[in-house]
Amino acid sequence: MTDTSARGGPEAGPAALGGPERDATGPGGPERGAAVPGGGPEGDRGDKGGAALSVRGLRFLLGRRRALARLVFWSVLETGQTFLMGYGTARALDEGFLRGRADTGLAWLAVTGAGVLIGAYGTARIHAALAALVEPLRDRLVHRVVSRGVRTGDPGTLSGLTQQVEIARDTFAGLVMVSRSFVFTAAGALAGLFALAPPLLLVVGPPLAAGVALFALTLRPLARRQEEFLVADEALAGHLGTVCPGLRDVTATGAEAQVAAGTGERVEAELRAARALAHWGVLRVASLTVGGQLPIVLLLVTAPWLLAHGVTAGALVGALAYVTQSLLPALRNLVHGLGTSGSRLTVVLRRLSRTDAPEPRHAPANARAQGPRPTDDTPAGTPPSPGPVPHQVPGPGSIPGRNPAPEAVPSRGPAPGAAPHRVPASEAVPDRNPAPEAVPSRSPAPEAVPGRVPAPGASGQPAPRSLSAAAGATVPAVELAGVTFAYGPASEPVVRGLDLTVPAGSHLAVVGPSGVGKSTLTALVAGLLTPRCGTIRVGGHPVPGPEAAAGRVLIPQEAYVFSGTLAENLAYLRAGPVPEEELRAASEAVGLAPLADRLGGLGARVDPASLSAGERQLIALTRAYLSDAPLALLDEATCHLDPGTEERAERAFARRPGGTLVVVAHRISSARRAGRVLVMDGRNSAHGRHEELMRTSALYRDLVGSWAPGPSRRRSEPALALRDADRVDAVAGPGLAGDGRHVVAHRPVGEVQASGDLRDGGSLGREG
Ligand SMILES: Nc1ncnc2c1ncn2[C@@H]1O[C@H](COP(=O)(O)OP(=O)(O)OP(=O)(O)O)[C@@H](O)[C@H]1O
Repeated sequence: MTDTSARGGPEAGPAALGGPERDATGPGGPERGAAVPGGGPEGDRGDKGGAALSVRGLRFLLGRRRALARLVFWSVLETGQTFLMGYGTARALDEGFLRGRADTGLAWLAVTGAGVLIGAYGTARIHAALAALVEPLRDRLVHRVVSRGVRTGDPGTLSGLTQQVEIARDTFAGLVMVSRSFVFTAAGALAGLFALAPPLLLVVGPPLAAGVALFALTLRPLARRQEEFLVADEALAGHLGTVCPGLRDVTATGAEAQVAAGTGERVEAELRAARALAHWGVLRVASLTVGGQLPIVLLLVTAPWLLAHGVTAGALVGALAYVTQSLLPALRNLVHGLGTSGSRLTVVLRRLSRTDAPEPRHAPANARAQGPRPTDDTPAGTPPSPGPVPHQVPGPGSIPGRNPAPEAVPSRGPAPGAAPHRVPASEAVPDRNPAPEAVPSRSPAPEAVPGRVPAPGASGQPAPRSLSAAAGATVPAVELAGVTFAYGPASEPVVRGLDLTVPAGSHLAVVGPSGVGKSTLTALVAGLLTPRCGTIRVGGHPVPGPEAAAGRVLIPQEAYVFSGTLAENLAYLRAGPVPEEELRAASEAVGLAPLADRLGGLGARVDPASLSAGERQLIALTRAYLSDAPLALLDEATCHLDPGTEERAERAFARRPGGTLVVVAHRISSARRAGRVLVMDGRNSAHGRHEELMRTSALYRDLVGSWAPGPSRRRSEPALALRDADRVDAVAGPGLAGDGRHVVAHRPVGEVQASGDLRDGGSLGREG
């Protein structure tokens, strides 16, 4: 839970301090809305809340008079120690050492030392008395928090809140100690100054009073600034905790600019809060200077006048001892302790009070307009974190047993920090994604305005909206020139000197044996990895770079679905609101519609853990389909779909006007659908049409055969090979591949049935 604000009713804290719950102001009462940065009416309500907190705190203290009396009693011993510190020193000088009576001087020093010992005993007893005051507060808070935890049945929240109770107790104890110490130390020192020589009070008293008054004046604004800073700090920490685990996917989905903007806002907010705090902090330092250091200067400056008015040298030294050894440290502790711990206690108490009025557990359907969207690493059912996070991208691995963490998926893209050539998202994309309108559309269908759904086509199929190509029709969607990449400086390159051009609007299938580097290639094109040498361009823009990032969407094998509505999941990669008809049309096109109906429509909430891997892939595919990126990189993103659903999804991507599709294929049918196929084989990668490669690439023939189930065989040793046959219409069933003139079977076939009808990229034929 990202708990960053101090909103909500403060009743738990004050009520806990002030007595029974009936004292509490109900939710929505005037005390709600404390600590809202920027002040205003909310801030005023926060002030009222703070006042109520003080009143109830006072009531709490008055209800524990015996503990207070014990505290006062033992504190008086501390006062005595302070008194003796200056007074004993003065007497030791005036009556002892300055008169040549060392024994008298030593006796006074011994008295002073005894005072220290007695004071130390008093301090020890103070801690026991303090427990009697603080523990009831803790018990009361724990009782309230646990009662609510039991009612709401949320153990996670409960554990977080009990931790905050401990913070409240410690902070409260610290506050009591600091304030008490200042009051009794000041009393001892002032009494000592008066006893030594009343004129000393005239010199020390006024600046001390002025310093304390200045501090008192800064207390409330400073506490509010401190609170705002804490809130901003926690907001940033919470945001980074969400974003950092998903950096790979932030880059993969081209959301660097949005995430960077969201993070930047939080950094700026924290900077503003820190500046405001620093400005008020200057006044705090001033109060310390006036109250604690100015008296020292005044004592020195007025020394001749004081000595002329009957103040002895010993009294002067005693006064300096009071100021430097007692008043200044006590004031410093008060200023730092009360300022910091006081606001922390206020924040914690208000936060504890929020359990009475839990935030809605789910974001509304139009969560985009209302702020941040939940992310994949947000536990199911967790409300979105507060603050504007326009484009958070799902982080991996959040759904136990469903969405595996990246490091759990071998040979996908590298885990964050694992890849030596990884591009930090912040470096990769400094700017926001360019607006789609800013670049010329490759398929300027008049009705196909980016972000709007055109009328369904005549075929009855929903016509996809037109995507903007990055730099016009003549610019290839992807260009690789001499690209070499290795995962480590001493490692063998996975990709060697690869040249590849993927024309805009085309469909490329990437195939190759396991571990040959297919995912690595998609990661390179997506800008997740940086080549050792060579250049990569997407839509004419260099990779990595903001324009290139905006121009592609990478859908990995692990599909990320977050707990939110289906509509929120689908519209996630779009910069603005997506009309419902467009969501429906995309669902229909990709093949999600039946699942959407089963789930209860676009507004239905999605529970990622209850979806199958294939269902999650369908959602992720539709989300990518709806994105503005012209280039879709599908890295085995359909591996959990049945062949029919896979075909429908791939064809939908291939039909996106202006869209280019690169698919890491895991089925022959997928490769057959593509206009071009890249066969990766280390140095000897081949690129061409399916039929061409069937003739020229033994590896491709082998792969095509191995995609079919059957008994093991030696590589490149087909069970049946008809080459340049006069007429072979039937191309392939499982275990068969070929075209009109070439058929290769990789397992024994009984009979090849001739037919001219090719379905599903060559699925016709007799299964042997
Ligand atoms: N983060 C990494 N660090 C080091 N080596 C890696 C990393 N990711 C992948 N590799 C290695 O790079 C090679 C290519 O991996 P890649 O995942 O690109 O292959 P692939 O062709 O996609 O495999 P598959 O078809 O099994 O998914 C493999 O040898 C793999 O072990």
